[in-house]
Amino acid sequence: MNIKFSKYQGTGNDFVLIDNREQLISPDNFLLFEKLCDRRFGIGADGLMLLENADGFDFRMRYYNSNGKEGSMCGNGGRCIIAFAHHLGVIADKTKFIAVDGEHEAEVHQSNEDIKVSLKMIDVSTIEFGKDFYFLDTGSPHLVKFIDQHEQFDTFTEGKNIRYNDRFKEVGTNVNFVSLHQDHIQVSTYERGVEDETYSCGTGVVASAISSSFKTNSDKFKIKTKGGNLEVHFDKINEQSIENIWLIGPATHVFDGILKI
Ligand SMILES: N[C@H](CCC[C@H](N)C(=O)O)C(=O)O
Repeated sequence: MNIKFSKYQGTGNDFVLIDNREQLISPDNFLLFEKLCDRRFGIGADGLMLLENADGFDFRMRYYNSNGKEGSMCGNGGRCIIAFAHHLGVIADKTKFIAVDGEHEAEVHQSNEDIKVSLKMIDVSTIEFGKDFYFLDTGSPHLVKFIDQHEQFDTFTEGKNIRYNDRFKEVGTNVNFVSLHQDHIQVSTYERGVEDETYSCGTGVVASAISSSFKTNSDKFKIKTKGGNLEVHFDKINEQSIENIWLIGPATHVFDGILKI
């Protein structure tokens, strides 16, 4: 069977996208997803998404980490699947879709070939204020730690130590390191399911912006990641309740190909 796929990236977080509206691929084909994400034996990606039909919504987003297993919400992936749905003609400039963490709305802003997507994330209702970290769920679980500067900071080793500590080793967590700067914050992320540092993580950047708001009192952030720039804004209702959270940034089509399976 020949199946078309597309490769997208959002600030360097890269994904394989497959239009599965005709259900040609089983959503449980985890071995195939792992193989396709492999950077030596497959296409190579941090994750894979299936775009499927869903009653009452424009589409369903199914997200898998590069280990082939279904992951929790992916913010950069969310922006990429919206650009993909836009290219396929499944959506126009505004959309409502369903993902593993619930309903999302989004808007596509297109100028020439560049696509920028504003994606509304789920509300955040529980934030753990640890001794030297924050822990919150922005669709995916994220631990956030502040560091003085990123230069020579080893995100992979430090992130992996936390992800595999006694508390997290079983279910895992994503781990973000944030440094505060005059007009932006810088974020680096170790991602569970990829088990590596990625160039950017959308839900991680949202968790980092919310955590930074407890230090700076702002509700609007410019964020630098290894793979590019993002913006986040939200309404802080109180210390445990953040609503109207938007993640804004590019979603770029890289290439198309044919899978022979
Ligand atoms: N890269 C994603 C996060 C994927 C979450 C995944 N690593 C998990 O914990 O299942 C993002 O842009 O938000």
